[in-house]
Amino acid sequence: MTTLRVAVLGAAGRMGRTVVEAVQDAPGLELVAALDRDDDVAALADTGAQVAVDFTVPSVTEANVTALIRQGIHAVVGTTGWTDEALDRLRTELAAQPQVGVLIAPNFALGAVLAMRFAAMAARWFESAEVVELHHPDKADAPSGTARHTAEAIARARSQAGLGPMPDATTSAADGARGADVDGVRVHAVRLRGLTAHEEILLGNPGEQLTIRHDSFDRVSFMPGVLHAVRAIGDRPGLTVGLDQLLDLG
Ligand SMILES: NC(=O)c1ccc[n+]([C@@H]2O[C@H](COP(=O)([O-])OP(=O)(O)OC[C@H]3O[C@@H](n4cnc5c(N)ncnc54)[C@H](O)[C@@H]3O)[C@@H](O)[C@H]2O)c1
Ligand SMILES: O=C(O)C1=N[C@H](C(=O)O)CCC1
Repeated sequence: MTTLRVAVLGAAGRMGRTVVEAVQDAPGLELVAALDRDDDVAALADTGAQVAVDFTVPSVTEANVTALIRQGIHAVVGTTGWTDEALDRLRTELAAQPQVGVLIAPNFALGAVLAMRFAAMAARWFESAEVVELHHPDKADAPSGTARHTAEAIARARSQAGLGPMPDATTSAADGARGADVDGVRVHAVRLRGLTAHEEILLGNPGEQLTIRHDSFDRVSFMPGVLHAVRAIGDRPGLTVGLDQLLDLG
C-alpha cells in the first residue's frame, strides 16, 4: 500500500489536534507537517505533503487554500465562513492547477451530512422550516456553517418545488428574536457551555411536526469523514463543496 503524506493546518486548535491524532493512527497516512499560526504555508511543499487538512479560522482559510493550490497540494477544508465570492476565487485558482482537488465541507460528521440531506428531501413537503444550531461558546462564527448550508439547501428545495415564503405573522420583534434570515429560512444560534456541535431542523405542517436532529458529542465524530475525504480528494480535481458529494448518496 502506498502512503499518503498529509499536513494539518490549525494543528494546535480543537479540531486540528484531533485530526493530527487521527492521521497518525490511520493506516496508509503519514503526518508530515503540523502547522499553526506563524508557520509558513507557502513552504509546505518542502515537506512532501500531498494533501493538507485546514481547520483554522475564517479570516485565514482562503489564503491558506490558495497557497496550497499554487503548490499543487490537495486540500480538505473544514473551516467555515466561505462566501460565494471566495469560492469563485478558488475556482479561478484551480483553473491554473487543474490536477488539484479541494473539498470544502461545513460538517464532516456523517450524521450531520445525512441530516442536511434529509432536510433537503423533506423541505418541499412542509409549509414551515426553521433551523436551530447549538454549539460550544468558544465558537467564533454564527450561525454555523452547517446551519447556513442546511438553510440554503432547504431554500433551494422550496424554490424548485414552487413554494413561496413561509407563514409568519410577526410584525414586531426584538433584535434577533426571529434569528438570521438565510435565503428566507430562519436560523437560530445557541451558544452554551457543555455543548459541542448540534443541529435541529424543524419542519411544520398543519397538525404535524418533523424534527431532524443531529448531535456531535465529541470531535472524534468528524474524523471518519475527514479521513475519507483525505483519501478521496486526489481523485477529484476541482472544487467540491459538501462531504455528501463524496459519499455516493444518490
Ligand atoms: N467541517 C467540520 O466538520 C467542522 C467541525 C468543527 C469545526 N469546524 C470549523 O473549523 C474551524 C476551526 O475550529 P476549532 O474549533 O478547531 O477552532 P480553534 O480556534 O480551536 O482552532 C483554530 C486554530 O487555527 C490556528 N490558526 C490561526 N491562524 C492560522 C494560520 N494563519 N495558519 C494556521 N493556523 C492558524 C489557531 O492558532 C488555532 O490553533 C472553525 O471554522 C469551525 O467552525 C468545522
Ligand atoms: O465547533 C465548531 O465550530 C463547528 N463548526 C462547524 C460549523 O460551523 O458548522 C461544524 C460543527 C462544529
